[in-house]
Amino acid sequence: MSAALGSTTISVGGDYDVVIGSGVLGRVADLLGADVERVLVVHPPTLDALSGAVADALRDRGYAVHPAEVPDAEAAKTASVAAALWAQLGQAGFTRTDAVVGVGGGTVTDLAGFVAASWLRGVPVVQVPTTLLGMVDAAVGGKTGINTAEGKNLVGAFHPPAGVLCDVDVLATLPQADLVAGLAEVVKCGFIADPVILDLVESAVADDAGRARSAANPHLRELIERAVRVKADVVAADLRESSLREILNYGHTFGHAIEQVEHYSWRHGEAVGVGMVYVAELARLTGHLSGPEGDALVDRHRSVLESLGLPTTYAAGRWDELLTAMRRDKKSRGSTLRFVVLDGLARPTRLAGPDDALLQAAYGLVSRRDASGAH
Ligand SMILES: NC(=O)c1ccc[n+]([C@@H]2O[C@H](COP(=O)([O-])OP(=O)(O)OC[C@H]3O[C@@H](n4cnc5c(N)ncnc54)[C@H](O)[C@@H]3O)[C@@H](O)[C@H]2O)c1
Ligand SMILES: O=C(O)C(=O)C[C@@H](O)[C@H](O)[C@H](O)COP(=O)(O)O
Ligand SMILES: [Zn+2]
Repeated sequence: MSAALGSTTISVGGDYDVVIGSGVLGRVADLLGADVERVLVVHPPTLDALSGAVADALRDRGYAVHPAEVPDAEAAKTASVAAALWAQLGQAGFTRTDAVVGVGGGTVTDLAGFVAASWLRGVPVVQVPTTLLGMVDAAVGGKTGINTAEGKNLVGAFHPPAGVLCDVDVLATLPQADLVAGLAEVVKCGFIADPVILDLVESAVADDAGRARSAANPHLRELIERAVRVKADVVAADLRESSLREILNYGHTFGHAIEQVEHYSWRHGEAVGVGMVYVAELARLTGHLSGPEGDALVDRHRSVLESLGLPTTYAAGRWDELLTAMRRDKKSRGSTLRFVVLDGLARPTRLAGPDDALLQAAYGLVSRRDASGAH
């Protein structure tokens, strides 16, 4: 790791850098290779000004910029949107020495990364995440993808970016609910690997809960850097998720199922928050967490997430749909469901093939009786 001029650079296994700083947006061209001529700048309609600034910085350095507006949020992650971008790349004559830049939240960086992974079987992508979730998670690590009618992220590729540029100033305009959803993935890193993250979140909440849930959180920069370090260390060791990388999926088996059942009306981070409480309860039911310490750790899941305003319950009466969605989780092996659970704080392990009765009992412990999916 290195720090210069107010920015921090975290190397991902020596392969590429994640630059985190204030006022760094103009440095985007530094992350592109010298051979690049054309750049596709993928962005949602909500970020015209921001992506325009990125495009200007690229034009100033002599690149031919091709702006590509895509639908907002999860609607961007579809085969038809990817196909429209492939058409644009083909018509503009993009070669293997040209590049894609994703400017937006995790939905945009997942899409842009996937289009870069698949165009000519792989061209460089530079990610410019503009949400907290994008900075700490989606833009880092090379998991790219789109959804299909059958589920979340079912089509994709591992395609590490050439670089990631996180300008924390852009978080000032992010709606609070999206900032808080990003904090769910930060908290995830706290439970699986770096408990100092949990201490920092809890101390920010104790000082001023409203501020803790905003871009003015006094620990935000440190939280971003710590979460990026957790992710960078894991993906540097296991890019293709043969084993260790699965820990980054903590809370996602149940979380992705909620997203799908709710037709993506829930934010990803919100669903993952409930998913983490679900696996914490499942860990207790299966004896991975036990005794007063285990109880305290399960309680800490609820308390830290609720203190940020994140949901920790989900509607009752949806078990069959949730189970069908969970079976499509990428950690499944044949008909065996697999979960990341904790043996203790920052001690992740795997739980394979728990009894259906226990899976359903854990659902009972996170379900709300009013049966509405609203949160
Ligand atoms: N590839 C990975 O490793 C990985 C990791 C985590 C999540 N994800 C994926 O990321 C997606 C969620 O990402 P997200 O939470 O960033 O959601 P998102 O991309 O939908 O962005 C959330 C909202 O914020 C708006 N927005 C973005 N930046 C803004 C800014 N600076 N100011 C104002 N508004 C802004 C967007 O227009 C959007 O409406 C999910 O699809 C999830 O599956 C991928
Ligand atoms: O980087 C990873 O690996 C993760 O699992 C990070 C998750 O936060 C992220 O939501 C990821 O997109 C989930 O991947 P999937 O393989 O379950 O689709
Ligand atoms: Zn996630």
